[in-house]
Amino acid sequence: MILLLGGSGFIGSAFRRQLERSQIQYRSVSRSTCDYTKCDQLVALIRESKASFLINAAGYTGKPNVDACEVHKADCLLGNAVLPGVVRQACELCDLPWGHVSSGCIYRGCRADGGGFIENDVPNFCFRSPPCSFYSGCKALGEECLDGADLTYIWRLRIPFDQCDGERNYLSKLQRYDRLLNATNSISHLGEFVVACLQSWQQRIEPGIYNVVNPGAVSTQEVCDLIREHLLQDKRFRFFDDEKEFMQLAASAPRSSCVLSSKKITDAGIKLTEVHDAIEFALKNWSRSR
Ligand SMILES: NC(=O)C1=CN([C@@H]2O[C@H](COP(=O)(O)OP(=O)(O)OC[C@H]3O[C@@H](n4cnc5c(N)ncnc54)[C@H](OP(=O)(O)O)[C@@H]3O)[C@@H](O)[C@H]2O)C=CC1
Ligand SMILES: Cc1cn([C@H]2C[C@H](O)[C@@H](COP(=O)(O)OP(=O)(O)O[C@H]3O[C@@H](C)C(=O)[C@@H](O)[C@H]3O)O2)c(=O)[nH]c1=O
Repeated sequence: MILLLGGSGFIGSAFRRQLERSQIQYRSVSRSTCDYTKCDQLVALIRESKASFLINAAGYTGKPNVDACEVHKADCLLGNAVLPGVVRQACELCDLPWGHVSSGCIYRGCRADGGGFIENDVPNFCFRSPPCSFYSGCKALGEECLDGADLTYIWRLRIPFDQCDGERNYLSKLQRYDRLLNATNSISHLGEFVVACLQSWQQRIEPGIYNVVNPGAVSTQEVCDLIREHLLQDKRFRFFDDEKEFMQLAASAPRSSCVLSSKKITDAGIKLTEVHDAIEFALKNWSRSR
């Protein structure tokens, strides 16, 4: 039995779909029925449900995007920095292995050698290394709370996309935004992300931090070219001149725009599709609904 926290959310729903597809027994828990942000309630829930693994897909992301975290700071802090520590405490009291959905947005740019950031690189887009967004600062604090935790997977997701049109899908966002920031990013196919997270537990790979992104990196311009090639031949994309203009006209918080290495998880035997191929697959199988 797997306990799923945050199953009502965007990422939690993807976990639910995959757990159902794989016929894995699970229980999705919402704060409205059990306040899992309180350690004693979570411990009672773990014991009562006889869980053998827990997935924490709960957190605060801001709607429509992370700019909202600059305003709703207490929610962001509680959901992303405090909650992981509470879950750790409860799981440790119950000797329960678990996985935490983190974000790759605690980095900016790439390594000095031009490669993607690896798992134990120190975050450079966080409160300890400003400037950063409030959201990214909180996600990095959340990871700090898990430092040294045994039996714990930290799965770093980044800018999710897939073949289903929707307001949280990166490929849809690029089609809808008036103007675009040209950046180079590592990004995660949502379906592949949840499969990889579940496999990391099923295959008992070494617990620890994993960048769960599709191998490689892609620029916004490249994604737009693929959208034009496979979906919207006549679409004209307009770009901001630079990040300064993006911040003046469209955003209140800086974005992390970064490249991550996925070598650790693929070396552990978990398969992820090269990023351009994954985007192409999503666009070729584009669907207006889920
Ligand atoms: N979406 C994205 O682009 C990315 C998301 N992530 C991470 O994935 C996790 C899930 O994100 P996502 O599914 O997009 O978020 P959603 O807002 O869609 O869902 C998150 C769920 O978390 C629960 N929750 C627990 N504490 C809080 C809180 N303080 N504020 C708001 N919700 C809370 C809620 O469920 P309930 O009330 O039912 O318990 C909510 O439905 C987060 O940790 C996020 O940082 C990482 C990278 C990218
Ligand atoms: C607002 C806006 C963003 N963008 C770009 C910036 C960025 O590269 C990309 C996504 O930015 P958004 O503002 O839509 O989404 P954002 O909230 O920044 O997305 C992030 O959400 C949190 C939860 C994460 O953990 C991150 O991994 C990432 O998915 O789109 C534009 O090109 N034009 C725009 O008008």
